[in-house]
Amino acid sequence: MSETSEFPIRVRGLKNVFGDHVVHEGLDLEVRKGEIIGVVGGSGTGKSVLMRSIIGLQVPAEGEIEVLGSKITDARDDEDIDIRSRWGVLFQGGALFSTLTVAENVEVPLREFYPEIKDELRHEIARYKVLLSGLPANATGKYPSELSGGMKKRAGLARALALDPELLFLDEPTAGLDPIGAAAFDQLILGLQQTLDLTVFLITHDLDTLYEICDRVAVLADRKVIACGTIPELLALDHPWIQEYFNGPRGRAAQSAKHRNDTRADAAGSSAPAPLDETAQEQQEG
Ligand SMILES: Nc1ncnc2c1ncn2[C@@H]1O[C@H](COP(=O)(O)OP(=O)(O)OP(=O)(O)O)[C@@H](O)[C@H]1O
Repeated sequence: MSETSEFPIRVRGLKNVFGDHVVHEGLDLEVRKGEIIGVVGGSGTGKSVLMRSIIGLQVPAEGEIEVLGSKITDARDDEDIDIRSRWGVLFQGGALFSTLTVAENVEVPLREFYPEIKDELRHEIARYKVLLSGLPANATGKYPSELSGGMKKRAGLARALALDPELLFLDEPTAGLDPIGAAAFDQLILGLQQTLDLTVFLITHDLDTLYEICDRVAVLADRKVIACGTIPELLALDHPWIQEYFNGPRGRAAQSAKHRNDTRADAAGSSAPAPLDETAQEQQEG
């Protein structure tokens, strides 16, 4: 199998079926190295099923999926394990283990993939990932029930980053966050993507996220990716769903907000938001 440096994710001719419900048919997608690709589409168009197929949790009826040069669709067990350690996933809602602290949650993949790591080092790595995700140090010992929604997302992100992944999969990361918390989370993802040189596959309904941090957007409709490009490229297309999505009232508001932010950032000489202290973070991410 070829090591695909330019396209770490390649999907060709994907078909997914549940009973007589065909979710995907003839779906193709190529994700470029180092990009943040937003994946959008109406509810039930199969965004999560696509993500699950790419990470090997959903066996497709037809098609070929290549991730980091390995065919997920026929990976051997040993190869599968190697590949799984090269990506991190933030599922909808964070999917944290409720009986484990934040640090223990982050340690789960470390224990699974690197059982030989000594306890002290594992604790240190977990602590570093928690801080990297913008949580205060004292969050390490907290249980998920003690965290706000935004903090849970950050804890889930810390776990997704535990193994220093090359690919990061995010399923609706800003869903349920207030606009300020969502904007802070967008900037966190953008900062991490740039610092850690990540390729990010990001499912979202959040138009602000698309405008603020996505390099390209893939649109799912009619069981496949009907278009993939920058937002200006998509806006030039005549498809009714794309036009309504990006040119509807919410799409126009997000476009104006992006324009305002860019203008402000130009004036201030930087687009980086000020770091939040813990109290502000809890208040903002409620
Ligand atoms: N395990 C499953 N068994 C049966 N049907 C499923 C299963 N998983 C997903 N589906 C169906 O596949 C379709 C696509 O689901 P998916 O969750 O990928 O949609 P989505 O685009 O992510 O939606 P949303 O934006 O609402 O999260 C839906 O009709 C869903 O009911």
